[in-house]
Amino acid sequence: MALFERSEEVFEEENILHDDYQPQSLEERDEELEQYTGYLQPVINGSQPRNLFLYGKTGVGKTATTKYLLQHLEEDAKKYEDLTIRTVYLNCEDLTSSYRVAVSLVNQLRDSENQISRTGYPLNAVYEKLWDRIDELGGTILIVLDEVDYIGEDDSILYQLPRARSNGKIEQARVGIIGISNDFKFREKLDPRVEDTLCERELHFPPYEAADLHNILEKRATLAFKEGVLEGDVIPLCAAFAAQDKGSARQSLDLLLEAGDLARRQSDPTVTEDHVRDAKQLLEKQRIEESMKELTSHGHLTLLAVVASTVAEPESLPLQKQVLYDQYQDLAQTTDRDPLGGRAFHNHLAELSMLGILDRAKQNEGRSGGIYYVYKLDVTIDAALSTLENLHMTGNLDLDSLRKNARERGLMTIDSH
Ligand SMILES: Nc1ncnc2c1ncn2[C@@H]1O[C@H](COP(=O)(O)OP(=O)(O)OP(=O)(O)O)[C@@H](O)[C@H]1O
Repeated sequence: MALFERSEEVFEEENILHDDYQPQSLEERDEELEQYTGYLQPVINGSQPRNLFLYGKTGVGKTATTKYLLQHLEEDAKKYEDLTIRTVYLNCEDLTSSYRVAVSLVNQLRDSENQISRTGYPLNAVYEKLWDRIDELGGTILIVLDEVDYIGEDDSILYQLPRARSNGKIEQARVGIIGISNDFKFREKLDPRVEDTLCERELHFPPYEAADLHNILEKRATLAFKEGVLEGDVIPLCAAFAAQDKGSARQSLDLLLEAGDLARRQSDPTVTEDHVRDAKQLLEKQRIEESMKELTSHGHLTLLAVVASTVAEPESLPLQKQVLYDQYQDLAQTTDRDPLGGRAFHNHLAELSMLGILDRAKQNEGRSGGIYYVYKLDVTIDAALSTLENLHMTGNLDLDSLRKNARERGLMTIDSH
């Protein structure tokens, strides 16, 4: 018997839902497109490009909009004989120093048979090669530095590049930088001189609302799925879930893809609301598993303390630190571990909140004016428990009875908020 057989296909072209697919049109970004186009106008006029800085949370279309506009810019520039425009796109996620960015730029701008090695040169020598190549090419060169915050503190390239022409390093070419980041604090960390030049113009991309995501999904789904396989509530549900969370188009597309994939794996002829709900749980579980791998055993116990307290006292949500700490100390005892002190426990709560596993809110102490934090799960109890089980961190704890209690109280599949 064959190990692989062609499955019942709900997809027409699955790749269209993948993150690297570049859409032909951008929905719900008219204002940003108009402003962005205005900022790029000097390029078509043959003037010095402006340096731009784009910021906004993850999945809100910063990269897609940039690639879309630059493609059009290059295409439209062909009409003008006196213009040569080159665009270079670099994702800095793996380029955590100015040196690495500079080497990558040199190599992207050079022919494939003329590449330089990634190590072995002094930084200034790499900069010299970069200026030489930029001048050799001439014209206008737009350099996109996506996830620019990854460059870190060694960021001399962010100073050197935008000023290369005014500092006399290049004469024949005009260079414009487009920096993209979802780290809101990035700007504050920049040297004021770098901030001045790099962020000459800035553009904020806000999160999408459910109606925006609905449109984005509908356009993609028409191309990605066979006709009539999506039941009516699938797209609204994917849009609503993603809008409630972070307003990310990526998240909504991932959900739709996973729901389609579940339908395919189960050989179902249509994608239903249940597939979306299952897909949401599955993705959530994957996300927690990924972030949980980094935690220590006390981090896992801290999460378990939140789950156990939620099941024990669902009516007192959100929970105060002391309630959670008492629960944590009991759990530490059951698993033969020395409990951490209150301060260290607090740090674990803060870490889980940062990872998006807990939701932390500030509360005022009343007249005394003090501020304290309260916590609740930001993932389903089911997903948290399955993850803890899979990590084999729970030893002799009785997760089954915890699960049973949660189920009896109807808490299993709902977020506790
Ligand atoms: N307005 C839109 N219309 C159509 N598709 C969109 C739109 N906005 C985002 N997308 C799609 O959503 C996904 C994520 O978008 P994109 O990569 O541009 O986000 P981003 O803001 O750059 O996120 P990150 O900061 O994580 O890189 C991509 O598949 C993209 O094609």
